Amino acid sequence: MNTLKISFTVLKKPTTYFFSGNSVISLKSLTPPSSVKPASISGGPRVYSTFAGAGVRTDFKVNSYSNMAEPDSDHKQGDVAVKDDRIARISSTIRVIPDFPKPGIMFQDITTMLLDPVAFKDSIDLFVERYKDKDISVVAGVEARGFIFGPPIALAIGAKFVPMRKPNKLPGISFLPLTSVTFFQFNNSSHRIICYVMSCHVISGAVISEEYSLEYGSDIMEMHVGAVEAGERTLVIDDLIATGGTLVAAINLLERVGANVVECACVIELPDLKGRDRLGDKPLFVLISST
Ligand SMILES: O=P(O)(O)OC[C@H]1O[C@H](OP(=O)(O)OP(=O)(O)O)[C@H](O)[C@@H]1O
Ligand SMILES: Nc1ncnc2[nH]cnc12
Repeated sequence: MNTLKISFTVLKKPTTYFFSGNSVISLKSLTPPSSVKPASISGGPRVYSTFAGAGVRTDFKVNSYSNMAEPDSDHKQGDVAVKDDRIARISSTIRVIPDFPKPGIMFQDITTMLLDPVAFKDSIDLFVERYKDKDISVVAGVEARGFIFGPPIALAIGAKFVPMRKPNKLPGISFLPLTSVTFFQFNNSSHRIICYVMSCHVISGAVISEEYSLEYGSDIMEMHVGAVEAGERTLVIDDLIATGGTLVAAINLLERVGANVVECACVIELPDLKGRDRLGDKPLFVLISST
């Protein structure tokens, strides 16, 4: 039996919340099922956890899903994977933490899904099944949780993985003086600037940036120039779409270097925040829609 040690202190009373899948249920009205063991916190409250191999729970609300993604329907809007037994298990392993990281935010925590190898593998398989024959050469994953789902998908479909990172994380040592001298000596003035910029990108690992807003703040995303070539068919992957600001920033970065963003894919969509609308006509595929 797997249990969870909870290391945060938001639960002030031992009987406040029971976390399970996408539901938060008051323990006052709930008797823990026999498969659930209390996780003890020394000197603190006792809370109960399921998931991580405890099996698919049926005693809580499972998200509702809309139309099934057609296997051959490239670029179909509004796609949510349904009619698949794997979705229920994936959904049941996602934990919701109220008021994290700010009051009022219901944080969808996929780390509990990672504790269940079956659910984690199922989520990867669902994406791979959708993208394996789509001629995708780039999987771009958004830091941090897009780094969890992106690489196994990229490996399975034979694509390269490109990290879309938080600011000042991508190495980008500048060789500007060297390249400057080289091209000033060997190029006439009309070509000088173009060659100069191109050489800096390749040699120094130059990055381009986009600022964006989130459900709970703002951030900057960066990408290495040269990681993606113009025209490459690209999939953008992240764990979750809320307001859509993150995916829009990723799309903008990729399109600035000429990539063809074929689709965005997430495990979870929060449809109330209407992030899908901000993507315009860019297709979005999700496994779970959480209202
Ligand atoms: O649709 P949006 O409103 O843009 O929000 C979605 C983004 O928010 C979360 O990441 P977060 O920025 O919290 O970063 P983290 O993964 O590094 O914690 C999530 O993993 C998405 O990347
Ligand atoms: N409610 C939420 N849960 C997890 N990640 C998020 N990113 C933005 N909103 C989020």
